[in-house]
This record gives sequence, C-alpha cells and structure tokens, in this order.
Amino acid sequence: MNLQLARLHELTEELQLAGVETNATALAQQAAKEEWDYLQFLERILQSEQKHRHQRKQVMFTRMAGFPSLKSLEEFDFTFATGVPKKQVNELATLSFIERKENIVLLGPSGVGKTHIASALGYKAVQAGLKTRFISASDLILQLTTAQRQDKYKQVMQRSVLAPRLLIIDEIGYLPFSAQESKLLFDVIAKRYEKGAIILTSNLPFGQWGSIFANDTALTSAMLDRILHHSHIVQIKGESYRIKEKKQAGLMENLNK
Ligand SMILES: Nc1ncnc2c1ncn2[C@@H]1O[C@H](COP(=O)(O)OP(=O)(O)OP(=O)(O)O)[C@@H](O)[C@H]1O
Repeated sequence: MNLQLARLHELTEELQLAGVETNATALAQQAAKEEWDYLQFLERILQSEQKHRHQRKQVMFTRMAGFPSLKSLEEFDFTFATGVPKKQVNELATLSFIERKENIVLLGPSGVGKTHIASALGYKAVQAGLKTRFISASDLILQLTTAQRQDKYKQVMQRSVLAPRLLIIDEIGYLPFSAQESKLLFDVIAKRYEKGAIILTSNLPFGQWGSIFANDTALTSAMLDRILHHSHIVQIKGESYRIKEKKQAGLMENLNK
C-alpha cells in the first residue's frame, strides 16, 4: 500500500467512511479518464458513500427484521390466489401506507399466501431503508410476558414494538390468548395506533376474533376499531398453495391411498 493510500485508510477509518475507501481509487481513475472537475469528483465520492451506507442498512435491517424466509411479490402467483387484487397489492408495495401510518390486514385460510405477501412487503420496506420487525402473534406475546416478568416491559415495548417503522404480526388466530395476554396485544395495537404501520395476518374473519381474545368483546372491538380505522383489507380465498405443490408432486394421491 503506498503512503497516500495508507493515510486515506486511516482517515476513512476514523471518519467511518468505508464507502469512500472502497471506491476512492476506482473513482479517481475514472475522474482522470473522463476529466471530471473537483466538485464532480467530490459529488461522486459522496454518492458512493451514501450508496454504501444504504446497502449496509439494507443488510442489517433484513437480518434484524426476523423474516421467516425472504419472499418477493415477483414470486407470488396472482393467478393462483383468488381474491388477491394484484393492483391493490402493487399499490401497497409503493409503501405509502407506511408513511401514512396505516395498517394492512391479510385474511384467509391456511396456506393461501398471507405470510408470503406480508414478508414480501416487509422485505420491500427494509430495501427502502425502513426498519421492520416480523414476529408471530404468539412470539410477540411471549416476549412481552417475559419482559413483564423481568421488569423490562417498557424497554422491550420500545425496542420491539415502537421502534420499527413497520411491524408485522403474523398468525393471529391460530392460538387463543388468555385475558392477560389479550391485554398485551391490545397495548401493542393501542401504542402503535396512528404512530406506526402494522401488517397483521389472520386465518379468522373479524367476526371470530373474540374467540382469540378470551371472548372479551369490549377489548376485541376496541382493538379492531383501532386496527381498522386506517386500514387496507386483503381478503384471500381459495386452496392452500402448500397442497397445490404437494398435488403437483403427486404426494396427495399417495397420501389418500
Ligand atoms: N399465490 C402464491 N404464489 C406463490 N407462492 C405461494 C402462493 N401462495 C402461497 N405460496 C407459498 O406457499 C407457502 C405457504 O404460504 P404462506 O405461509 O404465505 O401462507 P399463509 O396464508 O400465511 O398460511 P398460514 O395461515 O398457514 O400461515 C409459502 O411457501 C408461500 O411462499
């Protein structure tokens, strides 16, 4: 390494400009070749730093989000999923609902792609540099119950529930909650109400949500009221994609024999 590069390395390390260090030599060569003026070079080197930071953020936010697997809308077969309006989902994919602090509720039976769409929207959000958290309803309640026991409720609420720009709560409805647990989920919804976007997925229609929350009708309707006030409902009908894949592989026939 020549002396100038060594000094540059020290400076970029101290000033935390990893993007500048990575791109300096190549950009300097390009500048000479294309006869950029000094300001043009400065602009390009700063842009390279900005891009580097954005990419680092994307990687970090994707890791921190806790997606069960990385899914994209491009992989989603809209012709299979009846009732999923492609136009509506594409509009949601512009992420303006996050800016407007609105909610999305994906409803439908098992295997129709609710988690897929929720994760794909979440992945778009992290790509756009927005902090996102994906968690199943039961894990969220478990986390909050543990935090309460350890006297860390406020910190966990702040870190896991309030800090992300987008909170995805998956699988509301598979496991019923006790009265105490239902209050915790209500607290999550109430605290994010008009402050941050939420995506929720559920296999149960709203009329049956009382059964999830210890048949507390007052709490359930207060929760739904807040969720639905500024919301987009995506109702998915049809057969499970998992079963379709098994049928295609000839596994269902064998199972039925
Ligand atoms: N229309 C679709 N196009 C492509 N893949 C799909 C589609 N629907 C579902 N899948 C795939 O099928 C699997 C199950 O989908 P997913 O987990 O999103 O369903 P779900 O509605 O959330 O089900 P559950 O309620 O059981 O959690 C996933 O691997 C998902 O990527």
